Amino acid sequence: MQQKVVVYRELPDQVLYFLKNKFDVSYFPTLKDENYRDFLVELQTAHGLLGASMNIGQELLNQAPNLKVISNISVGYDNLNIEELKQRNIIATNTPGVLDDTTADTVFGLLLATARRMPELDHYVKAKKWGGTKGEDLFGVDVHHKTLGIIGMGSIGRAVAKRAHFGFDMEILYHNRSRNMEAESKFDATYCSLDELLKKSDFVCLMVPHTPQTEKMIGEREFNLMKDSAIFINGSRGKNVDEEALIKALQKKDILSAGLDVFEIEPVEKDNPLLSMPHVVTLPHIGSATAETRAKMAMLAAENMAIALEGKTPPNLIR
Ligand SMILES: NC(=O)C1=CN([C@@H]2O[C@H](COP(=O)(O)OP(=O)(O)OC[C@H]3O[C@@H](n4cnc5c(N)ncnc54)[C@H](OP(=O)(O)O)[C@@H]3O)[C@@H](O)[C@H]2O)C=CC1
Ligand SMILES: O=CC(=O)O
Repeated sequence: MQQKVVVYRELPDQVLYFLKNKFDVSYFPTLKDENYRDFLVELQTAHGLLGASMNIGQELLNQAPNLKVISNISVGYDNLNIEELKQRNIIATNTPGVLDDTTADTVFGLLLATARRMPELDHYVKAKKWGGTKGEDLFGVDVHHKTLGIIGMGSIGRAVAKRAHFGFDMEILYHNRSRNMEAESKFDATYCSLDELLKKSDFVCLMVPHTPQTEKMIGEREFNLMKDSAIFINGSRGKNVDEEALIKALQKKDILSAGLDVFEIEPVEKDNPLLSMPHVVTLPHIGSATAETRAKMAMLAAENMAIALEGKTPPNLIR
């Protein structure tokens, strides 16, 4: 009997074709209130579940008694309750590596856009306010030759460091739990404590996974340690930051501004004060979202699923 895979994300045609060649596929390109019951019915007989960012814990797993593999189309896997999966002998996979450059492009773009106030200035021009001389009120701050502090010098952190070092002559500081020799030798990055990084950096870029240890790791104390002129960039997860403390730090001008791809609650709530701060640049958690990279991620997720359901160890097993 063919094994069954439930897909809850829109997939490129070739990826769907690949899966349909091997499995009985139940396809939910979007999940809404109207089709959620159908999804749960399909889950009852599913061996594999493939998609991105759905919170998967006890409640959902109780609806999936035959499930053997969960394949995430993302590198982050904070949507999965790994302990619960282990207890049920369900394995999980993610899609590291293929999105590093694309996500780093987004993060660096966010950094540039925030420093040079691009969205604000775009609105200024389109609102037909561009008259005579451009005064200091429109000036941004330089990125080149400044100090960039990267918290989380992993695959994406290093891709950000590469851009900063080779493209912008930036000095790079970083903080991890352990040293990263590749970043030190290739990008001249200097390892330092979190506090030292926060005190010395002109730009602070957060690129750690969301774990119990990183939850709200940047809060009031950390914003107070940053320079008043610092720009904070979060390309990781919103929950790694105490968002209330970020809002206060911006309001009190403890830091200059922020560029955010991620928020504590997503989609971001409509009354979030960050949305009414013109100097804060916001994106809708879109770091890896180019057509090319999303296709690569989806194919990698499908391959992980296929290998795992064959009973072999998939390349991107989450341990
Ligand atoms: N905005 C977006 O669209 C995207 C966001 N992401 C997010 O980015 C995260 C990072 O991805 P990626 O670079 O591939 O992951 P990696 O695992 O390659 O890198 C994570 C880095 O974080 C460090 N780290 C982990 N825990 C801590 C800690 N407690 N304190 C300090 N440093 C820590 C690790 O070093 P060490 O182990 O030595 O501490 C490592 O260098 C993902 O988990 C995801 O949440 C990813 C893709 C797209
Ligand atoms: O947020 C995206 C991811 O891949 O993780």
